[in-house]
Amino acid sequence: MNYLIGIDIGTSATKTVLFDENCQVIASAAQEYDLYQPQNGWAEQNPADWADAVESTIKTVVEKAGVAKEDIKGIGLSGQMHGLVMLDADNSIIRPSIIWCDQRTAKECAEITEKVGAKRLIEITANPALTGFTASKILWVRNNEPENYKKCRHILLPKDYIRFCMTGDYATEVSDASGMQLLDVPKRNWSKEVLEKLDIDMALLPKVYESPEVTGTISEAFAQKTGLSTKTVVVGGAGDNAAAAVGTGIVVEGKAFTTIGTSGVVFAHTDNVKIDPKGRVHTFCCAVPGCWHVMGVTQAAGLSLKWFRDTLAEDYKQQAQKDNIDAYDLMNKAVEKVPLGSRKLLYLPYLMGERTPHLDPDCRGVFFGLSAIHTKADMIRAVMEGVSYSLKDCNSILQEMGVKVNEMMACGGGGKSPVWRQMLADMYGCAVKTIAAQEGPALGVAILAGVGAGIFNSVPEACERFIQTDKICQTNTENHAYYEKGHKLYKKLYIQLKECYQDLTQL
Ligand SMILES: Nc1ncnc2c1ncn2[C@@H]1O[C@H](COP(=O)(O)OP(=O)(O)O)[C@@H](O)[C@H]1O
Ligand SMILES: O=C(CO)[C@@H](O)[C@H](O)COP(=O)(O)O
Repeated sequence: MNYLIGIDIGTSATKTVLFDENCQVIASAAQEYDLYQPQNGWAEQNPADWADAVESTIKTVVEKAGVAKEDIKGIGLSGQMHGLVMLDADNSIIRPSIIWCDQRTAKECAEITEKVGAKRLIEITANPALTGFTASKILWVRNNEPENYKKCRHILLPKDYIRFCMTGDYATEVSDASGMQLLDVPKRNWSKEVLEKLDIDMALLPKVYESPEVTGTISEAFAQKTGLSTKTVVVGGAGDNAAAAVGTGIVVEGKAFTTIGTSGVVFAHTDNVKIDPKGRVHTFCCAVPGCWHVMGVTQAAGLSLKWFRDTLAEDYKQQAQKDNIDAYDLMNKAVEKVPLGSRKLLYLPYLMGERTPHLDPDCRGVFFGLSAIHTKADMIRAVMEGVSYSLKDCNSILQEMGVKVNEMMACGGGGKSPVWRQMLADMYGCAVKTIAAQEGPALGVAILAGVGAGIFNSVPEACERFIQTDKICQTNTENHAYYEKGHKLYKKLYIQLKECYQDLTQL
């Protein structure tokens, strides 16, 4: 039997899964790490924490599975997108990674737009300049930490730094590279024009592959540390959303998914490059060679619930520990008892600014309508509803762009919650399904590894064979009508507060 490993370097944790050649889970392991917020709106992680988590979870799955290392034919890497990892001439990490949800680079976005030109930037990179993307983070380091920029010899994305640790290769692939804002997204290669206009040396960047292509093999040193074989190939892999698309079978037009991870994403596959002229959703290359996708992003989706759990729901955490269950499951149970609309309490999930639809690094979270009758359970439901309204914003833009969505899947940590999935089905006005396999991005990149290792013929063919629909939430029409009204008020709140957010930044 052949085996494959999928690794997902998420924002909350690294999840490593060993599959057999029928995509059945043989062993899995996860390791969490911290997110640092040195200032309001900043977000950083330590690449050494990712490397440590990857090393120890690989060791665990290889030991647990007890399979011969030579039978592990391929490894796929998936990870949080956009994070900036800078290495010096000795391949040492220069500074902590500035990650996807960091909002410090508004000035650098203006600089990019001015230097490349707004129209040209969208023509080449398929997106307007955004604080989340890597290019503005590179410029921020150059503008604010010139001594660090001077030392930099290699620029890598989070999962590609891990690839370097595993194989010694400097490589990336088209789906993740799309989120750097340095790639010619229609042509699927680095843009000489953008790099020259921004004065970034192309030699700093890794080689670009398609997602299922082999980029290298496991190094002797990494094999020694983990119990892997030096014959095991590592494929390009994908950014976490493109990887989740493969893992949920979203590899043909008409299919879409909503993921509730730390961020929230509504993602639809497209056979051609489709761009929102207002730049509210991202257009990136996808993991299927020759195809693209569009996706709207809610910055603080699962992050909102995690923030609430860690900051305001210590009692839930303690009770869960006592009952030996997950605190999120306890929160889900409490939410099921709260009526629709959280007893007239609304939550705006802008804890880390917002991308879709506002593209606003200054906005922040709000509870609106708070009254003395409200309980903690009401607030938790409001958080889930607020995140879902934001995902509805993302979905509405895809509809507005004429992107076909005949089937909607749910995945990510929040996708495990039946009450949250029902909320999405009620808000979207369409059925929301889950996939029998829960491994999302890890399964997606294991499939890519299977294609690279020659075990599967193509990504769509493997998805057709292995991805099966599981549970379905149908829309409740009464609930849909209520949420349509709620969504109008939700949207109005941002418009009313827009100026106040700027005042808050200035304060
Ligand atoms: N059982 C659950 N019910 C609701 N939400 C959950 C549950 N489990 C996890 N979550 C949410 O999912 C988030 C983590 O999702 P995950 O996909 O693992 O994130 P990431 O890939 O960003 O590390 C948590 O922050 C939490 O908000
Ligand atoms: O910035 C984006 C997509 O553009 C995020 O989706 C990151 O890729 C982080 O993902 P999670 O940790 O939430 O999975």
